[in-house]
Amino acid sequence: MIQNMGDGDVRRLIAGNWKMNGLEDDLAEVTTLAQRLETPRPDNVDVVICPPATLIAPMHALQFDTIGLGAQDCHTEESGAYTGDLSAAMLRDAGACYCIVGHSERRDYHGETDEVVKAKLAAALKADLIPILCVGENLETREAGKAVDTVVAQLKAAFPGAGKGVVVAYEPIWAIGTGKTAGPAEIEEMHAALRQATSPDTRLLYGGSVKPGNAAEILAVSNVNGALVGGASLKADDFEPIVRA
Ligand SMILES: O=C(CO)COP(=O)(O)O
Repeated sequence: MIQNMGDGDVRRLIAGNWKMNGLEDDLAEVTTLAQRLETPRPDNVDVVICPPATLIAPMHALQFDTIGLGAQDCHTEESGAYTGDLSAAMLRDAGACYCIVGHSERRDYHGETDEVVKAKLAAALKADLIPILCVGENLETREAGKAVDTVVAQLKAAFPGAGKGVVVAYEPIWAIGTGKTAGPAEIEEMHAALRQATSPDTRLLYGGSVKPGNAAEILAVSNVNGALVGGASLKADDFEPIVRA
């Protein structure tokens, strides 16, 4: 086993990324989750839901004690002529405390470069949002044996330095929504490299097909301080056991 560097000191975080899923009816799902997390209340883990932006304010209005809110993206600028976009300050205003930046779906479908991701991360910090910086390699890069170098380079291109409260999520692109996960040894190797490139108190999450059945094994890997969960965060029946794992 690679030496565990500081896992014990880092508060865990389980974040759900709803992506483009969720209508007002789905507030019932998150209410069920909040109620279930009340008893017994997991006190060593932060639970965050990142719903579509339209649901941040309605969820905030429900005033859950057990669930924090995050946005899935923000603009680099504070305001201006950017039709359809939302600034970090607006998301904060709506009730978000966290903001995902650099998700591979944004990098792929919206052409976000490392530079854009870096600017979004800075915008999130400026608005007092905790950024969740996503990094991850595609299958070709993994098969070429370049996963660690590629992901660490991605991280370094956007990470503003230790002590800024940034969360980092390692999400291998080939594991997202595919039912495949990286194996414990692959996750351990990557997270050891990310730990080296960040700091002992940076929260390092794993994401990519995390489910109730594999969460405990993944969360037991050295330097894994939590998970970023897509599909399995949409239902309280799936998300609750992941939080409790
Ligand atoms: O992209 C993800 C979370 O941001 C992972 O999604 P899945 O858990 O659906 O694979």
